[in-house]
Amino acid sequence: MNEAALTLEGWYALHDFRSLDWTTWTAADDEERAVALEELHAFMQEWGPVEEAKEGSSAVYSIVGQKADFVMMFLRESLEALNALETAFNKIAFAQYTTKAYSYVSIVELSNYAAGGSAGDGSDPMLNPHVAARLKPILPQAKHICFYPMNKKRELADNWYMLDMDKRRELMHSHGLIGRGYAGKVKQIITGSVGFDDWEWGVTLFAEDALQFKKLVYEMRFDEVSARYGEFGPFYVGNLLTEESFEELLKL
Ligand code: VOV
Repeated sequence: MNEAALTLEGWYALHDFRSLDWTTWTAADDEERAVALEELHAFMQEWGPVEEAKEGSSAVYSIVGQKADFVMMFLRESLEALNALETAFNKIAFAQYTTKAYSYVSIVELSNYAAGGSAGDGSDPMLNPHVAARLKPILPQAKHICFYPMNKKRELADNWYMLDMDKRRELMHSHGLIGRGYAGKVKQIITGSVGFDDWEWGVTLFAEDALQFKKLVYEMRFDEVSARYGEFGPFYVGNLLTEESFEELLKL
Protein backbone atom coordinates (compact mmCIF):
# COMPACT_ATOMS: atom_id res chain seq x y z
CA MET A 1 0.00 0.00 0.00
CA ASN A 2 1.18 3.50 -0.78
CA GLU A 3 2.29 5.60 2.19
CA ALA A 4 -0.24 8.21 3.31
CA ALA A 5 1.14 11.57 4.37
CA LEU A 6 0.87 12.06 8.11
CA THR A 7 -1.42 14.89 9.03
CA LEU A 8 -1.89 17.01 12.11
CA GLU A 9 -5.34 18.43 12.75
CA GLY A 10 -6.38 21.52 14.65
CA TRP A 11 -9.68 23.34 14.90
CA TYR A 12 -12.76 22.20 13.00
CA ALA A 13 -13.96 24.67 10.38
CA LEU A 14 -17.37 25.71 9.11
CA HIS A 15 -17.74 28.10 6.19
CA ASP A 16 -21.42 29.08 6.36
CA PHE A 17 -22.54 30.99 3.26
CA ARG A 18 -25.89 32.80 3.34
CA SER A 19 -27.84 35.01 1.01
CA LEU A 20 -29.98 37.93 2.05
CA ASP A 21 -33.68 37.80 1.29
CA TRP A 22 -34.04 41.44 0.30
CA THR A 23 -37.76 41.01 -0.39
CA THR A 24 -38.59 40.09 3.21
CA TRP A 25 -35.96 42.47 4.61
CA THR A 26 -37.42 45.47 2.81
CA ALA A 27 -40.99 44.36 3.60
CA ALA A 28 -40.26 44.14 7.35
CA ASP A 29 -41.09 47.19 9.45
CA ASP A 30 -38.49 49.26 11.33
CA GLU A 31 -39.18 47.49 14.61
CA GLU A 32 -38.77 44.01 13.10
CA ARG A 33 -35.52 45.06 11.44
CA ALA A 34 -34.27 46.58 14.72
CA VAL A 35 -34.95 43.31 16.56
CA ALA A 36 -33.18 41.34 13.83
CA LEU A 37 -30.13 43.62 13.98
CA GLU A 38 -30.06 43.49 17.77
CA GLU A 39 -30.07 39.68 17.72
CA LEU A 40 -27.37 39.64 15.02
CA HIS A 41 -25.31 41.99 17.19
CA ALA A 42 -25.75 39.71 20.25
CA PHE A 43 -24.79 36.66 18.14
CA MET A 44 -21.60 38.31 16.91
CA GLN A 45 -20.72 39.60 20.38
CA GLU A 46 -20.19 36.02 21.50
CA TRP A 47 -17.27 35.52 19.11
CA GLY A 48 -14.76 37.72 20.97
CA PRO A 49 -14.75 35.83 24.30
CA VAL A 50 -14.39 32.49 22.43
CA GLU A 51 -11.29 33.84 20.71
CA GLU A 52 -9.91 35.26 23.97
CA ALA A 53 -10.38 31.86 25.61
CA LYS A 54 -8.45 30.36 22.65
CA GLU A 55 -11.38 28.08 21.89
CA GLY A 56 -11.86 29.24 18.32
CA SER A 57 -11.92 32.13 15.90
CA SER A 58 -14.63 33.70 13.75
CA ALA A 59 -14.97 36.12 10.88
CA VAL A 60 -17.65 37.43 8.55
CA TYR A 61 -17.14 38.60 4.97
CA SER A 62 -19.53 39.87 2.33
CA ILE A 63 -19.41 37.82 -0.87
CA VAL A 64 -19.20 39.56 -4.23
CA GLY A 65 -21.35 38.06 -6.98
CA GLN A 66 -24.50 35.97 -6.85
CA LYS A 67 -23.25 32.76 -5.20
CA ALA A 68 -23.95 34.17 -1.70
CA ASP A 69 -24.19 37.51 0.10
CA PHE A 70 -21.99 36.77 3.10
CA VAL A 71 -19.98 34.00 4.74
CA MET A 72 -19.42 33.36 8.41
CA MET A 73 -16.21 31.43 8.93
CA PHE A 74 -15.99 29.60 12.24
CA LEU A 75 -13.08 27.65 13.72
CA ARG A 76 -13.98 25.67 16.83
CA GLU A 77 -12.75 22.74 18.90
CA SER A 78 -15.44 20.26 17.85
CA LEU A 79 -18.09 19.49 15.26
CA GLU A 80 -20.63 19.86 18.08
CA ALA A 81 -19.49 23.44 18.67
CA LEU A 82 -19.87 24.22 14.95
CA ASN A 83 -23.29 22.59 14.89
CA ALA A 84 -24.37 24.62 17.91
CA LEU A 85 -23.26 27.82 16.15
CA GLU A 86 -25.18 27.22 12.94
CA THR A 87 -28.26 26.26 14.97
CA ALA A 88 -27.89 29.37 17.14
CA PHE A 89 -27.70 31.51 14.02
CA ASN A 90 -30.78 29.83 12.54
CA LYS A 91 -32.73 30.73 15.68
CA ILE A 92 -32.04 34.47 15.67
CA ALA A 93 -34.62 36.73 14.06
CA PHE A 94 -32.10 37.97 11.49
CA ALA A 95 -31.80 34.43 10.03
CA GLN A 96 -35.41 34.68 8.81
CA TYR A 97 -34.20 37.26 6.30
CA THR A 98 -31.49 34.97 4.94
CA THR A 99 -31.37 31.78 2.92
CA LYS A 100 -28.70 29.09 2.94
CA ALA A 101 -26.37 29.40 -0.03
CA TYR A 102 -23.52 26.93 0.58
CA SER A 103 -21.51 25.46 3.42
CA TYR A 104 -18.24 23.66 3.87
CA VAL A 105 -17.16 21.46 6.79
CA SER A 106 -13.47 20.70 7.26
CA ILE A 107 -10.62 20.75 9.78
CA VAL A 108 -7.41 22.77 9.84
CA GLU A 109 -4.69 20.45 8.57
CA LEU A 110 -0.92 20.33 8.29
CA SER A 111 0.82 17.47 6.52
CA ASN A 112 4.35 16.21 7.00
CA TYR A 113 5.49 16.84 3.41
CA ALA A 114 7.42 19.92 4.50
CA ALA A 115 8.80 18.30 7.66
CA GLY A 116 11.16 16.07 5.66
CA GLY A 117 8.69 13.23 6.04
CA SER A 118 9.64 12.49 9.63
CA ALA A 119 6.86 11.70 12.03
CA GLY A 120 8.58 14.02 14.50
CA ASP A 121 10.61 13.17 17.57
CA GLY A 122 7.67 11.75 19.47
CA SER A 123 7.00 15.00 21.33
CA ASP A 124 3.56 16.57 21.26
CA PRO A 125 3.55 18.79 18.15
CA MET A 126 1.07 21.13 19.85
CA LEU A 127 3.89 22.10 22.23
CA ASN A 128 5.65 23.68 19.26
CA PRO A 129 4.18 27.20 19.21
CA HIS A 130 4.59 27.55 15.42
CA VAL A 131 2.67 24.35 14.78
CA ALA A 132 0.03 25.21 17.38
CA ALA A 133 -0.48 28.67 15.85
CA ARG A 134 -1.01 27.15 12.41
CA LEU A 135 -3.43 24.45 13.64
CA LYS A 136 -5.44 26.88 15.76
CA PRO A 137 -5.11 30.06 13.74
CA ILE A 138 -6.68 33.34 14.77
CA LEU A 139 -8.40 34.59 11.62
CA PRO A 140 -6.47 37.68 10.51
CA GLN A 141 -9.47 39.99 9.77
CA ALA A 142 -7.73 40.92 6.52
CA LYS A 143 -9.71 43.07 4.11
CA HIS A 144 -10.43 40.19 1.71
CA ILE A 145 -11.19 36.49 1.73
CA CYS A 146 -11.04 33.89 -1.03
CA PHE A 147 -12.43 30.39 -0.47
CA TYR A 148 -12.59 27.37 -2.74
CA PRO A 149 -12.69 23.63 -2.32
CA MET A 150 -10.32 21.34 -4.25
CA ASN A 151 -9.30 17.75 -4.94
CA LYS A 152 -6.14 16.03 -6.00
CA LYS A 153 -6.83 14.04 -9.16
CA ARG A 154 -7.35 10.26 -9.13
CA GLU A 155 -7.31 9.50 -12.85
CA LEU A 156 -5.47 6.55 -14.41
CA ALA A 157 -2.62 8.61 -15.86
CA ASP A 158 -2.60 11.30 -13.18
CA ASN A 159 -3.32 9.82 -9.80
CA TRP A 160 -1.89 11.80 -6.86
CA TYR A 161 -2.63 8.95 -4.48
CA MET A 162 -0.52 6.50 -6.52
CA LEU A 163 2.60 8.72 -6.43
CA ASP A 164 5.21 7.59 -3.95
CA MET A 165 5.98 9.72 -0.90
CA ASP A 166 9.26 11.10 -2.29
CA LYS A 167 7.60 12.30 -5.49
CA ARG A 168 4.72 13.92 -3.58
CA ARG A 169 7.18 15.59 -1.20
CA GLU A 170 9.19 16.93 -4.13
CA LEU A 171 6.03 18.33 -5.76
CA MET A 172 4.79 19.85 -2.50
CA HIS A 173 8.20 21.46 -2.00
CA SER A 174 7.81 23.33 -5.27
CA HIS A 175 4.25 24.28 -4.23
CA GLY A 176 5.56 25.65 -0.93
CA LEU A 177 8.23 27.72 -2.70
CA ILE A 178 5.63 29.51 -4.81
CA GLY A 179 3.50 30.06 -1.73
CA ARG A 180 6.42 31.52 0.18
CA GLY A 181 6.80 34.17 -2.50
CA TYR A 182 3.50 35.56 -1.21
CA ALA A 183 4.61 35.79 2.42
CA GLY A 184 3.17 38.94 3.96
CA LYS A 185 0.68 39.30 1.08
CA VAL A 186 -1.53 36.20 1.33
CA LYS A 187 -2.22 34.05 4.36
CA GLN A 188 -3.50 30.54 3.61
CA ILE A 189 -5.46 28.20 5.85
CA ILE A 190 -5.68 24.70 4.40
CA THR A 191 -8.48 22.59 5.85
CA GLY A 192 -8.85 18.87 5.15
CA SER A 193 -12.31 17.57 4.35
CA VAL A 194 -11.93 13.95 3.24
CA GLY A 195 -14.87 12.21 4.92
CA PHE A 196 -16.43 15.56 5.90
CA ASP A 197 -17.50 17.29 2.72
CA ASP A 198 -17.69 16.93 -1.06
CA TRP A 199 -14.12 17.91 -1.86
CA GLU A 200 -10.81 16.88 -0.29
CA TRP A 201 -9.60 20.28 0.94
CA GLY A 202 -10.88 23.75 1.56
CA VAL A 203 -8.52 26.58 0.65
CA THR A 204 -9.10 29.84 2.53
CA LEU A 205 -6.91 32.77 1.59
CA PHE A 206 -6.74 36.19 3.27
CA ALA A 207 -5.17 39.33 1.81
CA GLU A 208 -5.24 43.10 2.13
CA ASP A 209 -5.05 43.35 -1.67
CA ALA A 210 -7.55 41.02 -3.40
CA LEU A 211 -5.46 41.08 -6.59
CA GLN A 212 -2.87 38.94 -4.82
CA PHE A 213 -5.38 36.02 -4.82
CA LYS A 214 -5.41 36.08 -8.62
CA LYS A 215 -1.62 36.39 -8.84
CA LEU A 216 -1.04 33.48 -6.44
CA VAL A 217 -3.69 31.11 -7.81
CA TYR A 218 -2.58 31.85 -11.39
CA GLU A 219 1.09 31.26 -10.61
CA MET A 220 0.22 27.97 -8.89
CA ARG A 221 -1.70 26.78 -11.97
CA PHE A 222 1.69 26.38 -13.71
CA ASP A 223 3.12 24.35 -10.86
CA GLU A 224 2.82 20.59 -11.35
CA VAL A 225 0.79 19.89 -8.18
CA SER A 226 -1.94 22.23 -9.41
CA ALA A 227 -1.39 21.94 -13.19
CA ARG A 228 -1.48 18.15 -13.28
CA TYR A 229 -3.27 17.12 -10.09
CA GLY A 230 -5.47 20.01 -8.97
CA GLU A 231 -9.25 19.99 -9.45
CA PHE A 232 -11.12 23.05 -8.23
CA GLY A 233 -14.64 23.80 -7.05
CA PRO A 234 -16.43 27.15 -6.99
CA PHE A 235 -14.54 30.24 -5.90
CA TYR A 236 -15.97 32.71 -3.39
CA VAL A 237 -14.35 36.09 -2.91
CA GLY A 238 -15.37 38.92 -0.61
CA ASN A 239 -14.75 41.81 1.70
CA LEU A 240 -14.36 41.97 5.48
CA LEU A 241 -17.47 42.88 7.41
CA THR A 242 -17.34 44.39 10.87
CA GLU A 243 -20.48 44.75 12.94
CA GLU A 244 -20.66 48.36 11.72
CA SER A 245 -20.16 47.64 8.02
CA PHE A 246 -22.60 44.71 8.22
CA GLU A 247 -25.26 47.08 9.61
CA GLU A 248 -24.37 49.61 6.94
CA LEU A 249 -24.86 46.97 4.23
CA LEU A 250 -28.31 46.18 5.66
CA LYS A 251 -29.39 49.82 5.99
CA LEU A 252 -32.28 50.77 3.69
C1 VOV B 1 -0.05 31.46 0.51
C2 VOV B 1 0.82 30.64 0.22
C3 VOV B 1 0.93 29.14 0.40
C4 VOV B 1 1.98 28.51 1.04
C5 VOV B 1 3.20 29.16 1.69
C6 VOV B 1 1.71 27.10 0.99
C7 VOV B 1 2.58 26.11 1.50
C8 VOV B 1 2.17 24.78 1.64
C9 VOV B 1 2.99 23.76 2.28
C10 VOV B 1 4.41 23.97 2.79
C11 VOV B 1 2.23 22.62 2.29
C12 VOV B 1 2.66 21.23 2.83
C13 VOV B 1 2.69 21.15 4.31
C14 VOV B 1 1.37 21.55 4.93
O1 VOV B 1 1.33 22.68 5.42
O2 VOV B 1 0.42 20.78 4.87
C15 VOV B 1 0.97 22.93 1.71
C16 VOV B 1 -0.10 22.03 1.61
C17 VOV B 1 -1.21 22.28 0.83
N1 VOV B 1 -1.48 23.40 0.08
FE1 VOV B 1 -0.42 25.11 0.10
N2 VOV B 1 0.51 26.89 0.33
C18 VOV B 1 0.02 28.11 -0.06
C19 VOV B 1 -1.15 28.37 -0.80
C20 VOV B 1 -1.94 27.35 -1.30
C21 VOV B 1 -2.96 27.51 -2.31
C22 VOV B 1 -3.32 28.81 -2.99
C23 VOV B 1 -3.53 26.28 -2.53
C24 VOV B 1 -4.59 25.95 -3.55
C25 VOV B 1 -3.93 25.33 -4.78
C26 VOV B 1 -4.15 26.08 -6.07
O3 VOV B 1 -3.47 25.76 -7.06
O4 VOV B 1 -5.01 26.97 -6.15
C27 VOV B 1 -2.91 25.35 -1.65
C28 VOV B 1 -3.27 24.03 -1.51
C29 VOV B 1 -2.65 23.18 -0.61
C30 VOV B 1 -3.15 21.88 -0.27
C31 VOV B 1 -4.43 21.26 -0.83
C32 VOV B 1 -2.27 21.31 0.62
C33 VOV B 1 -2.38 19.90 1.26
C34 VOV B 1 -1.83 18.95 0.24
C35 VOV B 1 -1.68 17.53 0.70
O5 VOV B 1 -1.62 16.66 -0.21
O6 VOV B 1 -1.62 17.26 1.90
N3 VOV B 1 -1.92 26.02 -0.94
N4 VOV B 1 0.95 24.24 1.29
